[in-house]
This record gives sequence, structure tokens and C-alpha cells, in this order.
Amino acid sequence: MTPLVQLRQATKRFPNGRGGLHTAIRDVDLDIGAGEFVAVVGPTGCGKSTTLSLISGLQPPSAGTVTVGGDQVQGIPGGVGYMFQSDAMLPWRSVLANVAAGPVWRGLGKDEARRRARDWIARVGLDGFENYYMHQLSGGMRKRVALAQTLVNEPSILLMDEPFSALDVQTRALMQQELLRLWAGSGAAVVFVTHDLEEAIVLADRVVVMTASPARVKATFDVRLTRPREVEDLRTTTGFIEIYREIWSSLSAEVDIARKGQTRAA
Ligand SMILES: Nc1ncnc2c1ncn2[C@@H]1O[C@H](COP(=O)(O)OP(=O)(O)OP(=O)(O)O)[C@@H](O)[C@H]1O
Repeated sequence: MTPLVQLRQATKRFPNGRGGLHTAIRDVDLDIGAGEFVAVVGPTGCGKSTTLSLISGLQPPSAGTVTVGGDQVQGIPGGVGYMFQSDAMLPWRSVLANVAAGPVWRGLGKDEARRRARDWIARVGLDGFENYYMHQLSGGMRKRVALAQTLVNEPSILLMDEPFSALDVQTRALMQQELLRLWAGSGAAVVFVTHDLEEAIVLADRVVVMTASPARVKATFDVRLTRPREVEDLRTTTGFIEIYREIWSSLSAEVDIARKGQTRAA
């Protein structure tokens, strides 16, 4: 069966501003199954976001293929939701209007869009905050709005680019737990880019380690920790520590290469 998302020998080059080309990712092979939670880790600047942008259709590959649902990605595929580090909310609109905006844009009637938005606002734990504005919410609450805003569209693929990295440690753990709870009932595949290996392990079914720039897939690790998971308890378990050591020994070599600036020839 064809995986939901498939990258084959996917390469992306960008103009480097000096008349040449910079290879951001090279020959990336990656399969993601329906409903699977995959975390992508790698050194800073190696090409993780670029990989997401190819899946999202925001960027075409320079070479190789990217398919979603068996179809070559051309433009933004249906059923894809995004969540980035920065919020994508309009400050002059209420929580309700922000969450309802996606369904309205997709052609749903205003009343039905608002009904669904209310439902998702409650599911993310913000019942009663429908008429608040962004500046009245804490960082964690804004992330909850962002989750509602994405999940209200019922995506089959959720692309998340360091969505929690700006949060304090405790709020971050809370949001990781919330994400797992919401994802468990959604059936969506998640591709979650993070710098934080602990975060990758507590969330994912599989962790993909990318090489220093230009990124290739170096190794993939199955995370055989049972679900449902309690993210804060999990970090101190033997199973977690073992898989952390295993993945870190692969990732740390790439981090060292990136730190030393030994960028591989593009
Ligand atoms: N639109 C673009 N135009 C030119 N260069 C780009 C563009 N997008 C990304 N790059 C370059 O491609 C390389 C990979 O960037 P990318 O953002 O994918 O890395 P990353 O692993 O997500 O980084 P980080 O870990 O810092 O978030 C970088 O050198 C970046 O400068």
C-alpha cells in the first residue's frame, strides 16, 4: 500500500544570494503512514522545515518526487493542516472568529462554522474564552487556540514546525500532553519538527534523524513506548532513557558536524 506521504530522492535547492544554489535537502526518502506520528530531528538549519514545505506543497522539489495520498504534490494538497512556532491568528478577531475562519474559508456556512469552532474551542479546554482576543490569552492558551484552529479543519495530515518551542518548560509539557490527547482521537498523521529530542520521543511513533546540511535521512528509530503516554512521567523511565541514548548517539554526530561548520558539499 502506498504510504499517505512519500518522498523519493527529494532534493531542494535555493538561490544562495551569490548567483549560485544552496542545497537545503538532498535525496530525502521518507514514508509516513496514515495516522502515524513521526518526529523529525536534526541539527539547526539542516533542512527540516524545507522537508515540511515540500509535503505542504508550499515549495516544489528541485528533483525527486513528493506524493500525498498517492498523488504528486502540486500546490497545497487538501487535508493538510499546519502549525508553526509563531501563531497565525488575527489579533483584531475573537478566539471564536479565528477558529471559525478556516471552515468559513472552505465554504461552510457561518453558523455551522461557528458551531464547529465552539466544539473545538471546548475540546482544547478553552470553553468560556470564545470572545477573548489574543492579547488577553497566555502563551499556552494561544497554542490551544492554534490547535483548535488547525484541528477544526479535520486534517488527515498535520504538519507541525516547532510549535511549542517558545513556551516555558511546564506549559510545553502540558501542550505535548494535550496534543497527544487530541491526536489520539483524530486519525491524523503528524509530521512534527523539533530541536528537542525528548519532545520527539515522548510524542512520536517514529523519530527520523536528519544529517547536517544538506539534510538526508540518516536513520529512523521506532519508539516502542506504550500509549497512552504521560509525558512528564515517561522521561524518567528506563525505556525512554534507552531510546534517548540510542537516538542521541546518531543525532549528536550530526550536531557536531553542524557546529564545526563542516557543511557537506552541496
Ligand atoms: N526560501 C528560501 N530561500 C533560500 N534559502 C532557504 C529558503 N528556505 C530555506 N533556505 C535555506 O535552506 C537551509 C535549510 O533551512 P531549513 O529552514 O529547512 O532548516 P531547519 O533545519 O528547519 O532549520 P532550523 O533548525 O534552524 O529551524 C538553510 O540554509 C536556509 O537558509
